[in-house]
Order: sequence, then structure tokens, then C-alpha cells
Amino acid sequence: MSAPQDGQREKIVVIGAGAFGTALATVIALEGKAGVTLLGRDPALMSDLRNDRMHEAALPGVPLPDALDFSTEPDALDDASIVLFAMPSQAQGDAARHYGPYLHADALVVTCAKGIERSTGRLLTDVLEQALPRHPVSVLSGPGFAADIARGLPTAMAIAAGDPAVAERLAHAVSGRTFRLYAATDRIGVQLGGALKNVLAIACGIVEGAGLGDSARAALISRGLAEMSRLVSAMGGQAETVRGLSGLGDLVLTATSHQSRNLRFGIGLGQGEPADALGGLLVEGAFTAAIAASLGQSHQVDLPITAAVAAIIEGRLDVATAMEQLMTRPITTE
Ligand SMILES: NC(=O)C1=CN([C@@H]2O[C@H](COP(=O)(O)OP(=O)(O)OC[C@H]3O[C@@H](n4cnc5c(N)ncnc54)[C@H](OP(=O)(O)O)[C@@H]3O)[C@@H](O)[C@H]2O)C=CC1
Ligand SMILES: O=C(CO)COP(=O)(O)O
Repeated sequence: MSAPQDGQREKIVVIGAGAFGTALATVIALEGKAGVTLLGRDPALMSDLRNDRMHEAALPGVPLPDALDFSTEPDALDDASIVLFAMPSQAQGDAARHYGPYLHADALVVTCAKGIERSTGRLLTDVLEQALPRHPVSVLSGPGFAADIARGLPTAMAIAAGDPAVAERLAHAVSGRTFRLYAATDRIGVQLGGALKNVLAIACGIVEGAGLGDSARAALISRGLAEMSRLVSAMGGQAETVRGLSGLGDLVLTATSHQSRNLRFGIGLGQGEPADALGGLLVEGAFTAAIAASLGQSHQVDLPITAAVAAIIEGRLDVATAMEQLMTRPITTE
């Protein structure tokens, strides 16, 4: 399906009726430029959303617009020109295999998750493209809490596609008065920015929970950014991408706001809670830490903060020893 001609509208389907999927579908529907369907897998939930126009579990108190359609039927994908995959990282492959047969041959596919496939170390664009070989996959990532986006608070994110014309089409189709997308072409940098900032947000939470002070947090943010840029370069992306929205922007947001699940998980670890006692909410960084550390090893890139977070989560390292190890590394240039 090529870009709609003048007068025609994009048809967007968002798969994944959690916080982010519902927020994206809401903000796009509010703008009114495109037709939007939220495709979920729980019939009772989707029926409630359609009737109540409220998703109390994911976005409490946020009204859902009348223009938003809800479905549990994969056939809703038949005429979708743009499909956003908004489920957790580790579920993206399964979802692509399940919904792939229903996609229109020309549908543009976008991954909206922030992570790395834990079992293989693959980026999510590679995971989706293997399952959907006819669909080049774009990436939506950057600073923005679902609740802020859905409430219409000003938010900006990056949309990266291999083809700049596709990135621009997606940016125009999804952007609105409160939600602004910047088109980019570095899919590796934009993805890794979103995945690694979660691990660094956990590190900042550990620092906060252990009472190590705001100066330590600032050091973690800037040295964490250096880690991000090293891994992005080693994996074929552009180091400067991490100074943008997906990278520095998202790191500042999630390393400082208590809305962040990754930060709150880290605070628990810093207060001495074991990782397995902190379950419940989705904490993408807890899945990413170990696989990112191992990607650092295989690409011969030094990721000391990421490796320390992985070791703390796995119970192999305590916070005091981690800090001592980080502070006594050889003195080097910035
Ligand atoms: N929340 C936020 O502020 C933001 C989140 N993100 C990213 O978005 C991704 C999703 O996060 P979020 O929405 O918060 O998570 P939630 O836990 O709120 O929701 C996840 C949703 O994914 C659905 N899901 C899980 N597995 C599948 C599957 N195989 N097929 C279809 N749907 C599935 C779940 O459905 P069910 O309930 O049926 O299990 C649930 O509706 C994460 O990678 C996150 O980092 C990005 C930016 C902001
Ligand atoms: O990625 C997010 C905001 O940009 C959401 O962060 P958390 O997953 O840590 O809540």
C-alpha cells in the first residue's frame, strides 16, 4: 500500500492494548488525520474499552476518543497502511508471527518497544524482519510516558526508517499538535538508545535507592551515554544519534522521573530488595541488562555500568562493591 493520495487517509492499526499502545492509538485518533484501530487480544478488555472509553488499568483517568476503534480480530489489519507493534520487546517476535499473515503486502511496520531479544541478542527490527520478510521495519522511540502522551501533554520522539521517505511519511502520519515525531534513518542508534536507557535508568534508581546522591546520578547519566555511544558505533549505528531524543532525551526522562518503572525497579534494588521481589510491572531494562552486557563483550566494547546492573539483578554483585569497582577503574580521559 503506497502512501495515500490527496484526500485519502492513512489507516493505522496499533497492536498491543497496554499503556503505550493505547496512548499511541489515543493521540493519533484525537488528531483525526488517520483512521485508528487498537488491536488487543483480550475480548473482555476490548469490549470494556469500547463501551467505557477508559483503560483504567493502563491509563487511569484518561478518556479514550470516540474516533478510536477497538478490535480483537486480526482481520482489522487487512486495509492497514501502517501497523505499530506496541507490545513488550520479548513478545514482538511472537506477535509478528501471529499477525504477519494478516498484514497488507504494502503495510509499513513499526516496532515501538524498547529492548533487545534476550534469547538471541537481536535488535527488534531484525526479529520483526525475519518474521515479516516483505516488510522493512521502522522504529519509534524516545522520551514520552504513555500517560503524558495520552493526556495530550507535549511530547517528541524519533521515528527511524532505512528509507528517509518512509521515515517522513510515518512522521507526518503519526505526529499531531501534541505528539511530534522527528524523522531519522539510524535504526540501530534509535533502537539501542531506547533499550540501553532502561538499563541506565535502573542504575540511576539503584543510586537513588542506596542514597548515593544526585552527583552520582549525573555521573551515571553522562558516563552511561558514553557506553551507549560505544555500543551503537560497534553495532553499526551512528554515535551522535544517542545525543538526540532516543538516547540522551529518554535517559534524562527515565533516570529522573518516578513515573519510570525502570527507575522505580532500580530504587528497590538500591534499597536491598532482591530483583525477583520487585515483579508486577513491565521493567524492560531487567531483560536488557544481561544481553546488552554480553553484546558489549562480543563487540569488545567496555560497558561497566551495564555489566554492573546485570550482575546486581542476577544477585552476583552488591551495590557497595559495584560502586567501589566503578570508582576504582583506571583513570582515563573523557
Ligand atoms: N508505558 C510507557 O510509558 C512507554 C512504553 N514504551 C515501550 O512500549 C512497550 C510496551 O510497554 P507498555 O505498553 O508500557 O506495557 P504494558 O505492560 O502496559 O502492556 C503490554 C501490552 O502488550 C500486550 N502483549 C503482550 N504480549 C503480546 C503478544 N504476543 N501479542 C499481542 N499483545 C501482546 C499485553 O497484552 P495482555 O494484557 O493481553 O498480556 C499488554 O496489553 C515496552 O517495550 C516499553 O518499553 C515506550 C514508551 C513509553
Ligand atoms: O520509556 C519510557 C518513557 O520514555 C517509559 O519508561 P519506563 O518503561 O521506565 O516506565
